[in-house]
Amino acid sequence: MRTLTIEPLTKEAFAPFGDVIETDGSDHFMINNGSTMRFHKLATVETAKPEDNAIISIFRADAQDMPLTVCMLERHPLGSQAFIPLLGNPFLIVVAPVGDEPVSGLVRAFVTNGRQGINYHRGVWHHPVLTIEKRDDFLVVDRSGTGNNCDEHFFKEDERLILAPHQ
Ligand SMILES: NC(=O)N[C@@H](O)C(=O)O
Ligand code: NI
Repeated sequence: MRTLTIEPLTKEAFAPFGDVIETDGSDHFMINNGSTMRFHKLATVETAKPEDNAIISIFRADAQDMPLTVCMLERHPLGSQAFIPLLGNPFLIVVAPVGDEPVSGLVRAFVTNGRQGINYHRGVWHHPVLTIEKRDDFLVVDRSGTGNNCDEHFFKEDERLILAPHQ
């Protein structure tokens, strides 16, 4: 099984999978009479159907045992999904490009710097949220509506991957 190289998250590296929501390196303009910097439209919320809603939730996630064997990835075919850390902790991301199924050889892993959120574009394969802290809180912005919006793909045994952040 391939051990994933964990890359530092950057806008450029993550571009095939979605957006990085951060102030570092992002443009802004002044609002509120010059008292506030607006880092405008860092990402957009994708929803597939006119009657869909973009919703805001909080995920309180517990850490997975590490090293983790990555057995599956999921995707949301009807909308995007954003995770913004509420406590300023780094977290892990495992993704694969859009396609009928995730390709094991194209799976990539990233680690955030604690000041970054991400927005998975519609259909991007990803692992369910992966904390580094024992427990962590995320603001999540994603799509609510009718129809199935979560496909899961389970890798064959020889396609599984290892995520080992503490080694
Ligand atoms: N299922 C759910 O709402 N969470 C996942 O989509 C995830 O990416 O964590
Ligand atoms: Ni998801």
